[in-house]
Amino acid sequence: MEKNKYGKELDVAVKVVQMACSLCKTVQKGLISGSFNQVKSKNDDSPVTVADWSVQATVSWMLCEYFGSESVSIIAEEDVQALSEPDSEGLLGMVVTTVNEALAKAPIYGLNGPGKALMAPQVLEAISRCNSSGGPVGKHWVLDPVDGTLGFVRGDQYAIALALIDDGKVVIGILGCPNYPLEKESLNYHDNGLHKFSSSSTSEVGCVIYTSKGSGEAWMQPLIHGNEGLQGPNCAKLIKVSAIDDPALATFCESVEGANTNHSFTAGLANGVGLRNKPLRVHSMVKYAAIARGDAEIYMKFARGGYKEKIWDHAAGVLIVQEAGGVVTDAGGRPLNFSRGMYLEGLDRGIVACSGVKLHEKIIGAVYASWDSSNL
Ligand SMILES: Nc1ncnc2c1ncn2[C@@H]1O[C@H](COP(=O)(O)OS(=O)(=O)O)[C@@H](OP(=O)(O)O)[C@H]1O
Ligand SMILES: [Mg+2]
Repeated sequence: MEKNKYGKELDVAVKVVQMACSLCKTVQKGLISGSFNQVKSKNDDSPVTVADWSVQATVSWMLCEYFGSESVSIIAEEDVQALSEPDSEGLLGMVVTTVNEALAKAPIYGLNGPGKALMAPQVLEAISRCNSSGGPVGKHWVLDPVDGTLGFVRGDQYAIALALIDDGKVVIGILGCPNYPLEKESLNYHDNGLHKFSSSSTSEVGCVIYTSKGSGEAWMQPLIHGNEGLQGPNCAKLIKVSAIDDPALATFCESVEGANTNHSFTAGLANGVGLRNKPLRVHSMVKYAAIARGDAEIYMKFARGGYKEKIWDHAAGVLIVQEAGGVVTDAGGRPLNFSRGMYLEGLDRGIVACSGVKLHEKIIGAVYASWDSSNL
């Protein structure tokens, strides 16, 4: 693939995700201190916050600005339903303020913001235009404005995930991980016995990880603070998957919540292939980032009964792991299909991402050996 085919898209998208990370850090701080206390529940009872809508509006506005509102197609997680309810005026006001504060900082990131502040109808329009249904033809942006919202409201790990699909293939992937420590040493064991990222770490936190298809490279950029731009310590570093291929030395990651993946099934698989380390339970697509960066070797997700995985929960992370040298398939060993709309249609049982072929083959083999007795 031509190396710079998506160069402009990648350049703009990385900067937009940097902006979104800064926005989320501000909102998360406010949530924890109590000044941003509005968390809503969606129909499926999952939480949604000022940050989810604000990131979606900001990214949507920027992509339209740079790639033309007529032609940009965006598939994203949030809609404006809860935000448009009669008792949501205060919430909408917070979203409008948050979006305008973020857009006003665009020049820090080398981007052009709007000439004047957006009004509520423009913000609602920016959010609701992300309702593309995607598909096998043309370019579609895929956005999860705050992936791992539960982690976000807990002051823990979350991610901003943006990908570009072109004719059904993911061609660029960006993961903003505002709370992910830059140094691996910041991984440690918490009191509950699970292998988890330390939130009390003194190491610098926050990065944006990105790649483009066929480059064979994935990059990690620290978050941009203030006016320092991307000079000096903010230069991006190449990242690579772990070289460990011995299951006895490998670590696997999975969802924190047992409602999102079957912990007892993955524990059985882990035992079956000879994994000895405790699982690294982390909210959000930071799990893909952990594999791409070599902090863990295996990520497994086996959703319960009939749940259909959404493309925005995987697109960016899958490409980043692949370009960093890893392997990602469904549990039948087949590639994930991002060309069939908002769902990963045809997904066989679950998702398995590994740092290398050897571990991947072992996990897929273990799935075949134990599936029939799993009740999944
Ligand atoms: N029932 C069910 N089964 C499987 N997956 C589900 C389910 N419900 C939700 N989701 C999706 O899972 C996303 C969160 O996954 P995580 O791995 O981050 O979960 S966890 O917070 O660590 O438990 C989460 O993403 P966000 O909504 O962006 O947080 C959902 O898209
Ligand atoms: Mg998500």
